[in-house]
Amino acid sequence: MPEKLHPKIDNGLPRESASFAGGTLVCACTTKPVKVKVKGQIAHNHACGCTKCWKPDGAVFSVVAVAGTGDVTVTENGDKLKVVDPSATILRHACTGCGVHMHGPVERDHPFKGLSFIHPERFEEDGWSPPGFTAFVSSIIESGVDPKRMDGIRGRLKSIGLEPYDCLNPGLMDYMATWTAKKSGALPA
Ligand SMILES: N[C@@H](CCC(=O)N[C@@H](CS)C(=O)NCC(=O)O)C(=O)O
Ligand SMILES: [Zn+2]
Ligand SMILES: [Zn+2]
Repeated sequence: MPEKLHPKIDNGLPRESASFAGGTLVCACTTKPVKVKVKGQIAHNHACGCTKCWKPDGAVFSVVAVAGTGDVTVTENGDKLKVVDPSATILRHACTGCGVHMHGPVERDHPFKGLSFIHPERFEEDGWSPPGFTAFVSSIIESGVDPKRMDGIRGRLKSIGLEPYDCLNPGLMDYMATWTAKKSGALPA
């Protein structure tokens, strides 16, 4: 039995549709669900093993992507949302009814400022860009995963095509370092 990691990656990755132009994220409440509209295709979709990102019941990883904060609008029952940790970089807005994180803008001076983190599995629509790598893999141990399972889990992620990294993937690490170098003056702005 391969390791079960997340319902959207265990049985093959979801398919991207060229016609996907955004959609509506819905929380798990059966009454008065929170709805969030996202305009356009999502970017940098990935699996994340950190303890802070929302995961569905039983999942080892979250699936999380970004959209421009300006393209993310709470349209229904936004009064149910509460920021999980106001001191975090990602201001994760969780539904107080069901716990699902509905959007997470970055507002402070940071390479990801202006982006909002969302969980595409909550889209009512199919066609969003599938996850392309796995971030913060070692962090799953912090949630109680037995370290002895790590070789199996990394192997399974590779076989699915979601290369495992213990921080972010090289593209995003370089992007953040470039931002920092331009800010310090080490590189021309
Ligand atoms: N080992 C830590 C890593 C947490 C972490 O750094 N998460 C990343 C990936 S989502 C991050 O960018 N966090 C920013 C934040 O939580 O605001 C944990 O699992 O809690
Ligand atoms: Zn809810
Ligand atoms: Zn995370």
